[in-house]
Amino acid sequence: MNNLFLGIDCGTQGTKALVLDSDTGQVLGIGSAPHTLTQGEHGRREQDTEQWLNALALATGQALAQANIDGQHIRGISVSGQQHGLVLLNAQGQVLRPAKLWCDTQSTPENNQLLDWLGGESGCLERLGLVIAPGYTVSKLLWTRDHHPQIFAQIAHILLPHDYLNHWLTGRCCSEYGDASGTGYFNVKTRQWDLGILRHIDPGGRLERALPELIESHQPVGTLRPEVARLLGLNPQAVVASGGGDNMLGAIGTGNIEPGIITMSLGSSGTVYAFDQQPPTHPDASVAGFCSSTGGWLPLICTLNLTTTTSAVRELLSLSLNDFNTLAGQAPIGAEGVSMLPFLNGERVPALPDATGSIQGLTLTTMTPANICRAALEGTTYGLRYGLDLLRANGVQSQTIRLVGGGSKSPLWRQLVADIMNTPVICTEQSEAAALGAAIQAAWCVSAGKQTLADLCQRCVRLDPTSESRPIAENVQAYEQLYLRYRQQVAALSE
Ligand SMILES: Nc1ncnc2c1ncn2[C@@H]1O[C@H](COP(=O)(O)OP(=O)(O)O)[C@@H](O)[C@H]1O
Ligand SMILES: O=C(CO)[C@@H](O)[C@H](O)COP(=O)(O)O
Repeated sequence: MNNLFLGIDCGTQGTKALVLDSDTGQVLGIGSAPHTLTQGEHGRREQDTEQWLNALALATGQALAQANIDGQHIRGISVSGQQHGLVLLNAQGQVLRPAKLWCDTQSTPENNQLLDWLGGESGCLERLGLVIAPGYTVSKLLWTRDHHPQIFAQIAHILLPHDYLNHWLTGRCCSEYGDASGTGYFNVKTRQWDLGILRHIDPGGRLERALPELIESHQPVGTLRPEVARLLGLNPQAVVASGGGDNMLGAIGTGNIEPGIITMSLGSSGTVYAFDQQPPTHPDASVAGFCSSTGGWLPLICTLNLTTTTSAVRELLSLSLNDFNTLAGQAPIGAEGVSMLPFLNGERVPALPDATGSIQGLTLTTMTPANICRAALEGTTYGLRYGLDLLRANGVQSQTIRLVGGGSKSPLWRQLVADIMNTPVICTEQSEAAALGAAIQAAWCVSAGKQTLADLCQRCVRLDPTSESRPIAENVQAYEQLYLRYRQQVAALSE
């Protein structure tokens, strides 16, 4: 029997699981199960953690069935998770409230308070190596203290989404450097928790005591709890690797473990990132200098409005995914003057946490579903161009973009990205890059130094030449003008 590994990605819209044969590099089976999102006033975006467990079990069962593999043969498991979410446990290990997610902007005022205390953007950058943004975990802790003091008083463990799933799998609380980078109480330069910030929020020391132990990406968390192994039909001896943030494991799943490669993810969030051997030295405040899960750094920009926005438009117009893509493809570039600022969720990059979305340029003849669908695709993609410009201004270079995430399955969107970024785009064979990265990490962990990550990536990450999209000169020119207008609109919102 070959070496088989299970990679799991707990994303915003669903959990994905895949079975990887690390000897051949082949993905043998995949599964997925959806999540629901609780959306409320003032930017509240939360998820019930119970559904993550159910979705993990469902997706795992599907992946094993598709691979036609007995779960007893799985040697290792690794979990990737949406970053920044806050899961609070009491001393009995029970979840105290729904998880506040990466896209929750309800604690923006608390983020501003903490940023002031840290000495503004420059003080924060100096201290932590990055600038905390709305959505990062730290402001959620201050928000919990001030809005739910009774819950705050019971906190015994502070976990990120993937840490929580690891705890459920193994019974152990720990965290890995890459995902820890997005908490806002972690120093990305020294790779240590910043206890002073937690003491500022809670001088009594409860938060400090609730911190998980830090481990490295190649280290194991443990083995499966017997009851979880039985539930999932897996071998209780299977090793659970550290797992990590979805972007860090997406980097592994796209082979982005050395300088010169850019990964762009069209998931619920839009992200663009590139590996670096050094932490960014003078980054723009919007560039997050997270640690990678491969011993380096992963300067990253993240937009809060990507497929969440296109899905919202689809639902508004009662369109299937296929119909949405077909209609968007029928509209011309620039959607006959209809444009969308997609900030339904506020926005992180550009930094407009309080912004709202809007559609401009509608007339009796241009207000068509096709133009509105196209404007949603274009508007969300301009946000990624804005982010890519920031990364490039910080020295990131690449000739090609590796495109992943749900939206990368659309040929129309791939061409749009190539034209708007004026850069060739190629997909990896496996669009679930974070789940693949997780499975590769599990193989790396179990091999205990016998296999290098580079060798594993070489064997398991495959580019799909049929997906390649090259920029088309006249489209690039048209989009430059349209993007300029987007920047002017964003500048007006920032005033
Ligand atoms: N063929 C497609 N064309 C356009 N969008 C797609 C396509 N397939 C999936 N998507 C979008 O991708 C989203 C899911 O992306 P995914 O990367 O799985 O998100 P997450 O990891 O945040 O849960 C879906 O909600 C859908 O909007
Ligand atoms: O907040 C960030 C990155 O900083 C997001 O990228 C989250 O990690 C959510 O990921 P997806 O659900 O879009 O995969």
